[in-house]
Amino acid sequence: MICFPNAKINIGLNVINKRQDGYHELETIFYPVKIKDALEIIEAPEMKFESSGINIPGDSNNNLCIKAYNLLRADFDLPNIHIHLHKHIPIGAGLGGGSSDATFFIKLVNDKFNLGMDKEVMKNYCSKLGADCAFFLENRPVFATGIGDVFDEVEVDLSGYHVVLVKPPVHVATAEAYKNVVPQEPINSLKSLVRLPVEDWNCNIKNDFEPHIINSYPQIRMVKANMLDIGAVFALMSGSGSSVFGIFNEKPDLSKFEEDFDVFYDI
Ligand SMILES: C[C@](O)(CO)[C@H](O)COP(=O)(O)OP(=O)(O)OC[C@H]1O[C@@H](n2ccc(N)nc2=O)[C@H](O)[C@@H]1O
Ligand SMILES: Nc1ncnc2c1ncn2[C@@H]1O[C@H](COP(=O)(O)OP(=O)(O)OP(=O)(O)O)[C@@H](O)[C@H]1O
Repeated sequence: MICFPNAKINIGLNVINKRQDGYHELETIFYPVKIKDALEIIEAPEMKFESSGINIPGDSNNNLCIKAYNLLRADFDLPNIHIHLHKHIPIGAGLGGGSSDATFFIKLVNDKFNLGMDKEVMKNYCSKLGADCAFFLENRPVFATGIGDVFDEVEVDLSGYHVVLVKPPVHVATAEAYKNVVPQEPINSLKSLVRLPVEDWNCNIKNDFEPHIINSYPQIRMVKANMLDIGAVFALMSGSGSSVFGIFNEKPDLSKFEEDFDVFYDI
């Protein structure tokens, strides 16, 4: 059985405060995009995990798919499986790729082995794997609060625009991004700001990680400046970086971006 975990972008991100357990409360709009991995599981005599596509740094035993499998196996009678992950979503990019793989893995195992888990039960497993994971259960635009795991309906539709994403060859670790942010209560909630016309977002919608991350990584600053130069009505770093998305009225000329930058049209 196969599935195609997709990425997300964050349309704005306010880091509000730091909890006692070290996690941060935030508000953000999660918006699903079409950049996808491929994830397949097959029943097999022995456990095996393999990946292709983009190299995933670190020990494969720490892959979120394996972690999800181990969590489920503690509670359900699961057979051995072969897991194949074809990685296409850039890593260390603020696109939630690993979180999406984990959540899609849980949904896939639930379907393949008829585990009968409902969304609430799956959400409980998601919360053990990463703050971003629960979003991918419903996978539709939401206003998120808490640590990124409490959701409210929001009306955002970018289907009439060209949305472009560029990732410079820079890997930003999420924990590092949180360590250097100064939490603050926003003057206006993103939930109301996102109702403004997209043309007004540049002056109003921000990402609290962006100032310190673009100071540390000039290539990210350059990507954002180039997006605005070539006509983006709005451009912002996604999540903890390093990718930047731009929203355009017309299909832009992206030849400005260097060859070793990942460029995705109409995400
Ligand atoms: C930056 C975002 O992508 C925005 O959507 C997310 O908040 C990150 O979510 P994630 O990658 O699922 O994060 P996790 O894997 O749970 O946590 C990685 C590390 O980020 C920090 N972290 C994460 C989420 C959060 N709300 N507060 C935090 O402080 C913690 O130091 C944690 O050890
Ligand atoms: N299935 C997976 N896909 C990608 N990375 C994974 C996966 N499983 C575990 N990882 C580990 O997670 C790290 C990347 O996570 P990190 O949080 O830095 O960035 P991200 O995936 O771009 O997401 P985000 O910043 O939006 O949470 C990788 O370096 C890798 O070691």
